[in-house]
Amino acid sequence: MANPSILILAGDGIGPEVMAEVKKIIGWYDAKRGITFDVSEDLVGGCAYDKHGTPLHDDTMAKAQEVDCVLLGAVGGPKYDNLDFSVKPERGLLRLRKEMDLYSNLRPAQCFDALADFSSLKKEVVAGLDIVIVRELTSGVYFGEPRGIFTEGNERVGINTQRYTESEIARVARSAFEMARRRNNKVCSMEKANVMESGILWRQVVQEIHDKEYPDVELSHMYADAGAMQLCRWPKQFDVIVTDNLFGDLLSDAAAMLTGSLGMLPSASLGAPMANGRPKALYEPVHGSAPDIAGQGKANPIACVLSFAMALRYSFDLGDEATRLEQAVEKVLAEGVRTADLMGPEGGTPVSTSAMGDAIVAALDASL
Ligand SMILES: NC(=O)C1=CN([C@@H]2O[C@H](COP(=O)(O)OP(=O)(O)OC[C@H]3O[C@@H](n4cnc5c(N)ncnc54)[C@H](O)[C@@H]3O)[C@@H](O)[C@H]2O)C=CC1
Ligand SMILES: CC(C)CC(=O)C(=O)O
Ligand SMILES: [Mg+2]
Repeated sequence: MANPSILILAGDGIGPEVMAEVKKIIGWYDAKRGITFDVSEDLVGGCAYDKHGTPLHDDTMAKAQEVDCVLLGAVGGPKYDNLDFSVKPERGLLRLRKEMDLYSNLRPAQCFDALADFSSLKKEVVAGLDIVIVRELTSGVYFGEPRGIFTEGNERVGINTQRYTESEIARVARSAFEMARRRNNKVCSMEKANVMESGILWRQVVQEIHDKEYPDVELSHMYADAGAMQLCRWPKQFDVIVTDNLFGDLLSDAAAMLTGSLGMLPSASLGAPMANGRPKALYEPVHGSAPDIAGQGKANPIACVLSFAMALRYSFDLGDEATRLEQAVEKVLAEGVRTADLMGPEGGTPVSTSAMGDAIVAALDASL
C-alpha cells in the first residue's frame, strides 16, 4: 500500500521557519516509529506570486486535491501589501480553503500547565483551559458577493457581503455537535442575531439541527461581542464554540492569548470525507507570517507542530502518536524551554525556533 501523502506549503515569513521543525518531526516518525509519509513541497502566498505571478498555481491546487492532507505554514507580508487584491498572498490560502471545501475549522485553545502563569489573564482563569472553536471557513463575509471597491457619486465605497445558506450553517453545526459529543457535550453558538439577518438564520438553523439530531448536547446561544467578553472573563465556561468565518477568526486570535501566545494555537480545516474515508484536510497554525520576527530564528514552532499532531489524529487515524507528540510539547514546556514569545516580564534566555524543535524531538525520543 502507498504511504500516506502530505503536501507541505510552507509559505512566507516565519512559515518556512516553523515548518522546518515539523519536517524534523516527520523525519523522526519515519526513523523511530516506522511511519513514513510521502512528502512533497510547493509554494503558496507571496513566494508563489514571486515565481508564478499568482499566489497559488493551478498545479499546486491540483496537488492539494490529491494528497491525504496539506500542511501550511503562513502567507503574507509587507512586501505584498500593495499588490492587486486578486493576487495577494492571502488569496492563495482562501482559494485552497474554498476549492477543497474545508468548511469546518477546528481551533483548539488549551492552556498547558507550564504556561498558566504566563497568560495575560490570572492563572485561575486559564489554568486547565481546554476549549475548541469551530469556525465556519468557506463562506460568510470572506467570500460573499457582491464585494469590491466601487465609486458612488464622488466617493469610493467598499462592500463585503455576509451570506450564509441553511446548508452551510447546518454542516458546520453538525461538526461542532460531533466534536462536543467526543468532549464535554456542550456547544455555545455565537453570532449577532440582534443586528444581522444572517445571524438570525444562523441561530435558527443551529437550534433546529440540535433539536432534531443532537438533543443530548447542551446548547446555548450568545451574541459574538458578549462571547468575546466571556472568553476573557471566564473562558472555562465553554467547551465547544461554533461561529461564523469572521467572528471565528477574531475569537480564535483572542483565545490564543489565553494559552500564552499566538505561537501556540494549531488548527485543522476539514471538509467532506474522501474515497479513503478520511476528511479532506489542511492543517496550519492560527498565526500569520509574523514579518516583525521573520528571518531571526525567534518564531515559536509549537502551533505548527501541534497542527501536525492534529493531522496525525484526524487524517491518519494515529491518535496515540498525536498524543505522544502533544505530550512531548508539554514536557518541553514543563522543563522551561521557551521561545521569546513565551518569556515573561522576569526575562530569561529564550531558545531559537530550531532549538525548540530539537527539544521536542528529544522529548519524543524520551517517550520511547
Ligand atoms: N493563515 C495565515 O497564513 C495568516 C496570514 N496572516 C498574514 O500574516 C501577515 C502578518 O499578519 P499579523 O496581523 O502581523 O499577524 P501575525 O499572526 O503574523 O503576527 C501577530 C503577532 O504575533 C506574533 N507571532 C505570530 N506568530 C508567532 C509565532 N509563531 N511565534 C512568535 N510570535 C508570533 C508576531 O510576531 C506578531 O507580533 C499579514 O500579511 C497577514 O495577512 C495573518 C493571519 C493568518
Ligand atoms: C486568510 C487569512 C490571512 C485570514 C486569517 O487571519 C485566518 O484565517 O486566520
Ligand atoms: Mg486569523
